[in-house]
Amino acid sequence: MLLMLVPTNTAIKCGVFGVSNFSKRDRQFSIRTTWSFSCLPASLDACDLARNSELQSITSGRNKGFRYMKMSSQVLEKTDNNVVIEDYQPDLALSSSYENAMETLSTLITRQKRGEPSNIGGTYGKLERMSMYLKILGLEEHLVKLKIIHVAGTKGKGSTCTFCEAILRECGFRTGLFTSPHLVDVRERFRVDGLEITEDKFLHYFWDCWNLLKENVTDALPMPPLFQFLTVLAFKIFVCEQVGYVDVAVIEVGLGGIRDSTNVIKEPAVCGITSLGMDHMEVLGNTLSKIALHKAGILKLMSFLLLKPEIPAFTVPQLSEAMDVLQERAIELSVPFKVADPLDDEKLKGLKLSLSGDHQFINAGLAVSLCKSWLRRTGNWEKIFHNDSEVSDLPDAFLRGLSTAHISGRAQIVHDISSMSCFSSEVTESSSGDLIFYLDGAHSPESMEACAQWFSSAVKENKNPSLSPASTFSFSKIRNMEVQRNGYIRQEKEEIKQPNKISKQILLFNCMEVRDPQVLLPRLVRTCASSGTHFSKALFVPSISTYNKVTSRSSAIPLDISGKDLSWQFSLQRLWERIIHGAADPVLDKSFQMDGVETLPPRELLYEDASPCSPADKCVACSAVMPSLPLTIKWLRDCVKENPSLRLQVLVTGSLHLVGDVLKLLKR
Ligand SMILES: Nc1ncnc2c1ncn2[C@@H]1O[C@H](COP(=O)(O)OP(=O)(O)OP(=O)(O)O)[C@@H](O)[C@H]1O
Ligand SMILES: [Mg+2]
Ligand SMILES: [Mg+2]
Repeated sequence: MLLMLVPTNTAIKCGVFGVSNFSKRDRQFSIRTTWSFSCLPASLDACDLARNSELQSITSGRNKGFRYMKMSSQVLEKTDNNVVIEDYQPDLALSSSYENAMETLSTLITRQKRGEPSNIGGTYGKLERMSMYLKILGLEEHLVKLKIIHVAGTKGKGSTCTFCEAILRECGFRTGLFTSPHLVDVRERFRVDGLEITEDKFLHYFWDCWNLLKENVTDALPMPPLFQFLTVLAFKIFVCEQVGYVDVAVIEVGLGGIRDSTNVIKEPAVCGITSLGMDHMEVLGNTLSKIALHKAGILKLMSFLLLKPEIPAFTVPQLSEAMDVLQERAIELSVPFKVADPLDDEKLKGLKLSLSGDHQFINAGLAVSLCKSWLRRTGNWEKIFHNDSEVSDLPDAFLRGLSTAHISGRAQIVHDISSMSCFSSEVTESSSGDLIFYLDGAHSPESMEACAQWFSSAVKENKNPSLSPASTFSFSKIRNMEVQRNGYIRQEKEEIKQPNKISKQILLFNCMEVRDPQVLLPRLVRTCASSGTHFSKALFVPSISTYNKVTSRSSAIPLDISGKDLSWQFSLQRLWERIIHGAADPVLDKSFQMDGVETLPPRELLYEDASPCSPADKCVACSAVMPSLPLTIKWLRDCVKENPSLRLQVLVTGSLHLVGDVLKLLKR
């Protein structure tokens, strides 16, 4: 066995995961503590009974400054400095029933490829079916009462939604957030009040929905495929939690807009369209204007006749081909439509956006406009901010939201410290090099550029590490004590003692076969090179997770990789070598390439040549195909253990699956 995974009992969540300050909230709002069940749809009774006892702990916890005092499998503590420490107490019965739910959920994955005609069967269209599922679950009328922010776009949806959620939570509202996809655990998609839904609540709502739908499906109305099910589940959760809780639901579109299952929302409070680009062309069309038309499908027609109020919409600066379509559609539908400027750094008053990368200023600008509009439309702006409505400064609650919002796998930095001296009592200082993962799930051409820009500037910052917030954090072997009360990780201090390391930038890449690596990889290389960042090596590795199974944090990682087809990774490698070496044929060392479970490249590959890979470096292979991800991480760790003077800065990108898998492996 080649890999040793060290189990830890304690995982750490940082405050940037978005735990808000209840005391502020309490000052602004009287929180409803009584409510009636009489208005509930039949199917909600049970879920609210389940929540009833928890409410006691939450309301009492609130007074003490804690969010969740006790949950069945975990205890979350809110500390003064916004660091949440999750003391994980495995509950075996719960985890096996959770895995069982994941198995059940996985049966909804269709084999249909995107863009192919639907093979779901039945007689209804997707949105018709969605309405029927909502009816079966008794959610239809309740959905209307959720004051929704609905966000479509090619890139930045999840980030924008996350900013919106954090801002409105900081303004004192109960929030629900539905994003996609998830990286490690499906529950990441459902956040209530900034926290992922707990396993026991998830199970409760999941089975409630599942059973009711199963009882009611027919040949004409079969069970929903995965994303449709998850969408109705999100509505179920938010509607249930609304009984006293959720004031705003922030909903990310899954794919496209007009025909997306989330477009069953008829009257959102406000709509947003993030940066548009070329992605999912097999479904949305192969021009920017066709793609824009799909996304504009979430805009809602104002109707004087039906007494429907106008629903405003915002977008970000777009290429004119996209903007023209959005604007035309908005005019046709009488939608008040505005372009939100990227957030000006100065407005942050010295704070930092919690999501890194220049592109996040675009997303943050949109989120600010969406939240202001939401507050005005719901009559809350005046209540909270009185007559300050026209001030150009951002309210403090907005600043808190923008500087604490968190979503994993987007420009996330994780210091792997499993092999580092400062976390091991018996190893002396400097006995190992540094291994730092830069994770970003970019998988479209525009996002690859955004990711490359972020990586280039992040590795430069890391050359002279100073204390950095816990948003760049380490998983392995971290104990509670290692995150100090000010939210900073001690490791960073230790690192200052070892400044003379040789930094090497490594690419760890995979992408789905539907993507075009001939576009993605050159963009990545070019953008990095233009900021002076060159990869020493590129490693191509298959992702562990697949679309065939919904996995959870505790799902087993399959280590049996024998017979894994690596032909896609070899074609990525060939492409890489062509990009790096120009027209010349690279010399690829076949000895460690083929059919090898154990055949990893020699570790010298990483540090043999001092010079970075560049066109001048003719015909020397500067890449490898790795047989599996667990082996790759072990291999990287061994490399830094062997070389105390090395700092490996590994960019993991190309696939959210890959990013999720790496996060999962590092957390173990
Ligand atoms: N405004 C933007 N412009 C370009 N790239 C962006 C922008 N915002 C985010 N990205 C890139 O897209 C990746 C995904 O970001 P995010 O999750 O916010 O977008 P998304 O639209 O929800 O993506 P997905 O299609 O995966 O659901 C980021 O990791 C980053 O590389
Ligand atoms: Mg997408
Ligand atoms: Mg997303």
